[in-house]
Amino acid sequence: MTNPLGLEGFQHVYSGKVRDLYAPLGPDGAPVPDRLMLVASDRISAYDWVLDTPIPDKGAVLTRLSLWWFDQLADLVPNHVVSTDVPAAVAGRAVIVRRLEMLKLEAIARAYLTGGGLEEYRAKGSVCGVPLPEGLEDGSRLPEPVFTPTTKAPVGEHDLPMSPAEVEELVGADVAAEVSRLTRAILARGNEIAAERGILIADTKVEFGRAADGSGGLVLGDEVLTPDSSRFWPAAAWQPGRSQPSYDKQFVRDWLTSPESGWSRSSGEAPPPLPERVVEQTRAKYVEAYELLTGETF
Ligand SMILES: Nc1ncnc(-c2cnn(Cc3cccc(F)c3)c2)c1Cl
Repeated sequence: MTNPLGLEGFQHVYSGKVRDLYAPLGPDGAPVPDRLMLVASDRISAYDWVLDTPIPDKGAVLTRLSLWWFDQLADLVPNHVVSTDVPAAVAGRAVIVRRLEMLKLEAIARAYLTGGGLEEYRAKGSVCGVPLPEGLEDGSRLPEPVFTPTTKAPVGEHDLPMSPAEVEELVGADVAAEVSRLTRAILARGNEIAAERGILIADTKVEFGRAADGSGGLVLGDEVLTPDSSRFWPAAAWQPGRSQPSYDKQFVRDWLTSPESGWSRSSGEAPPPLPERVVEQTRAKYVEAYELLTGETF
């Protein structure tokens, strides 16, 4: 794939649904060994589709939010952030990071039960081998965050739940315990801060790596506590026993499932472009979440 953004001095490494990864090139034209650039696009995904219509400033808002969280969490865990000195084409929505050897697992913690975790609970009364109290419903708050890791499935396949034993087999008992402790602590800290500001973070996915030279401990990579890596719910609308509205994606979901869109999920067809008002409403929710959480003006 050629360099989609035409970023001089960077080699395109990988494109996710809504983010892209680049390797900075050194003066000799070879990739700088221990650096990467993470670029957040304005793309939005819904119902497992990447929509045609971008949400202006989404990439910039989520990048600034993630950087703010890394700072809030710096006493808990070191992170991979190096600088925001990036090319003009991606200014404000890209970060230069230390290249890590990423653990091959999605470190997920849940403070509220929903989605895949709820399905597993309904089937087994537990999630990822952790027994939970009886009588929990969709959206129930858990007594404390639960670590529910999954595999990092290849593109197009589904991530699979991992038992504690499988995590230990993959990374060893000590690292497994540390990943669990840190992931739960990150979500707990996130909810301490967010709940005061009207946002519930139901669950979150973080990624850890180790420095390439093997020195030091775990480093928090990727993005942290954004509405793309986590479920954000408006606290005022929280009502266990039903599906909770999404803080940021509800306008998109409601329009796509309304008769006005002319689309149906079961059709297997790509969703139609979003109307301007839905784009604007969604942009406003990202800006609102950022400003509520950080106290800063976007
Ligand atoms: N510091 C790091 N060192 C090595 N690898 C990574 C890494 C690889 N993949 N991802 C997920 C991802 C982040 C952004 C854009 C994408 F397309 C994919 C993160 C990181 Cl963050």
